[in-house]
Amino acid sequence: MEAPPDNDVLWARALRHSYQGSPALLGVSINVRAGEILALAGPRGSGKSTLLRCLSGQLVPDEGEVWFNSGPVHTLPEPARERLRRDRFGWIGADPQLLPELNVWENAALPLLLRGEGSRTARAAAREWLDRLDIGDIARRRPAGLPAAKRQRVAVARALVTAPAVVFADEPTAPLHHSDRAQVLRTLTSAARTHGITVILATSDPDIARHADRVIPFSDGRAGTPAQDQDLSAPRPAVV
Ligand SMILES: Nc1ncnc2c1ncn2[C@@H]1O[C@H](COP(=O)(O)OP(=O)(O)OP(=O)(O)O)[C@@H](O)[C@H]1O
Repeated sequence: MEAPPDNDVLWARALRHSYQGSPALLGVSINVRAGEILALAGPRGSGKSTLLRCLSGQLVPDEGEVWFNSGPVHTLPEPARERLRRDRFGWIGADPQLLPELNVWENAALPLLLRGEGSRTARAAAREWLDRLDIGDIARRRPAGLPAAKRQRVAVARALVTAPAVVFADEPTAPLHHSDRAQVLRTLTSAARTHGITVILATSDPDIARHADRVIPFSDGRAGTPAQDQDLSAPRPAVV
C-alpha cells in the first residue's frame, strides 16, 4: 500500500463494490483536494451513494483503497471508522432525519453532545451555526411543522457543527422545491468555503452541480472525465 499525495484530503483507487452480486461500483478512482466543493453528477442508480459511503467509511468496498489525510480508511476496524465519521466527517442526506423530541438547536448540537461536549459549549456552537444559516430565530422550535427548506438547513448546521474536514452531501436538495434548492446549496457551499471545509456532493440535478468547483460525471458505476463545460448530459467513461 502506497500513501497518496499529501495535498489530497481524500483519495481512492480502483473501488469496486457489488450488492448481492449486482455491481454498483466498477473501478472508480478519485482524488479530492482540501477545501474543494466536488460534485458527483449522474442519474439515479449510477453508484454515487455507494461511492460516498465508501469514501466516508460507512461501507468497506469489495476491492480498492480509500485514504483520508494520508491514512488508510479501508483497512481500519469498524470502531475506528466510526470515530473517524463522528470526529472528522459530516453527512447530509435527502431526508434531514431530525429527532422530533428535540428542538432545533438540540438537533444541530447532537453530534457534539454525543461525543461528550458540555451542553453549554454544544449549544453555543449550534446557535452560532444556526445564526450563520439564517435560522437562529427558530432555535427553540421543534422540527415538526417547519418548512422542508428550514429542516434541511438544520441538517446542514448539524453536519457543520463539529467543524468537520469533509461534509458528504447525498442529494441534499432532493426533497425541496426548486426555488429552495439553490438557496440551501448556496448556504452549504458558502459556509464550507468560509471555513475551508471540503464538500462532496452527489446529485442527479445538473443545476445543483453548477455550485461546485469541479464536477465528475457518473454513470453505470463509473466516474467519467471531469466536465470542463459542466455539460452533464453525456458522461464520458474514463479514469479520473
Ligand atoms: N443496500 C443496497 N442493497 C442492494 N442494492 C443496492 C443497495 N444500495 C444501492 N444498491 C444498488 O446499487 C446501484 C447503485 O446505487 P446507488 O444508490 O449507489 O446509486 P445512486 O447514483 O446514488 O442512486 P440514488 O440517487 O438512487 O441513490 C443501484 O443499482 C442500486 O439499486
